[in-house]
Formats: sequence, structure tokens, C-alpha cells
Amino acid sequence: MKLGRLNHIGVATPSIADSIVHYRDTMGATSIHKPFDLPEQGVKVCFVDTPTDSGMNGTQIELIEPLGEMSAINNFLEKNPLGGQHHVCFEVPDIEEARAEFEVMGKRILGPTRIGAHGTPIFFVHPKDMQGMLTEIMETPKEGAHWSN
Ligand SMILES: CC[C@H](C(=O)O)C(=O)SCCNC(=O)CCNC(=O)[C@H](O)C(C)(C)COP(=O)(O)OP(=O)(O)OC[C@H]1O[C@@H](n2cnc3c(N)ncnc32)[C@H](O)[C@@H]1OP(=O)(O)O
Ligand SMILES: [Co+2]
Repeated sequence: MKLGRLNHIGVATPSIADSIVHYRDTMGATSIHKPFDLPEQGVKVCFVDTPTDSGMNGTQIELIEPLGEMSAINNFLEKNPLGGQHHVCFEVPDIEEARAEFEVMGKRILGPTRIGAHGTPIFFVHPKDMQGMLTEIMETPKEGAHWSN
């Protein structure tokens, strides 16, 4: 495994609207994307860009709010009513190669590889096998494939 770019920090919130006010007014965020629903994942999503001095795309905050009763983050918010850091996401060049490496290492991969919020293949690795951090692995978007919502 070779550590890849930290693509985003997933932050669960009971209210994306309130979190936008926080990142805009308390943190001075100047680039907040339009929220959008991912019903198949049971979340509403909003990306907050963090600045970078290299002109490259900076790491993002991925705000996630439950969408419906079956949302995979309802349990998390029951235990953490204010929300908080939910997962980290690192990029890899090849998602299938990465999946095979985690399997060889005996890490529990949660569900099938699927398309995530950036429109590229992802999978999650169980927090209990990752030092307590729910870890999303995401294939780096192909050159020029600019994703924005
Ligand atoms: C933006 C869309 C994005 C995408 O598709 O790109 C997403 O969908 S992200 C949001 C939702 N999707 C996921 O989180 C998928 C992966 N998550 C899971 O499969 C579950 O949430 C899982 C297995 C991590 C936890 O399942 P569940 O919440 O049903 O179980 P428990 O509450 O009993 O938790 C078991 C155990 O794990 C600890 N835990 C749970 N969540 C986290 C977390 N986010 N970070 C660290 N640890 C976590 C929990 O405390 C329990 O530990 P224990 O010591 O037994 O109390
Ligand atoms: Co994510």
C-alpha cells in the first residue's frame, strides 16, 4: 500500500444548513458547493473546499446529513448528536488493486466497491481494523474528469 492524497474528511451533521453557516461564518469558508441528495446511500451531501497554496484541489470537508430512517449515519448521530468526524478518505490509483491489498491484510471491507459522492469507485474499511477510523478508499478521478455539483 502507498499512502495516497487525503481527498476528504467525512463529517456527519444533523443539519447541513447549520453546518454551512458554521463553515462560512465561523471558519470563513469561501467555496461551499450546493448540497445534493444521495438517496441510495441515505445521505444529503455538501462539499466545503479548503484552500490550498499550490493551486491544486485542496482537501474537502464532506458534510453528510441523514436522509430517511435507514440512513447509515443515523446510529452515528444517535451516539454523537452534534455530529463530528465520521470518516477519512484517501485516494488510490487503482481501486481493485487497493481492495485486494486490504483483503490480503485481513481488513474488513464494508460492502461492494461502488460509486461514491465524487462519482468515482470507492469502498469503506471497518473502523475496528483501521485504528478506530472509518476509512473510505477512493479511486483518483481520471485526469481532467473534473467533478463538481
Ligand atoms: C457521501 C456519501 C458517501 C459515499 O458513498 O461516498 C457515504 O455514503 S458516507 C456515509 C454512510 N456510509 C457509510 O458510512 C458506509 C460505511 N459504514 C458502515 O458500514 C457502518 O456505519 C459501520 C459498519 C462503520 C458501523 O455500523 P453501525 O453504525 O450499524 O454499527 P455500530 O453503531 O454498532 O458501530 C459498530 C462499532 O463501530 C464503531 N463505529 C461506528 N461508526 C464509526 C465511525 N464512523 N468511526 C469510528 N467508529 C465507528 C461504533 O462505535 C461501534 O464500536 P463499539 O466499540 O462496538 O461501540
Ligand atoms: Co466520504
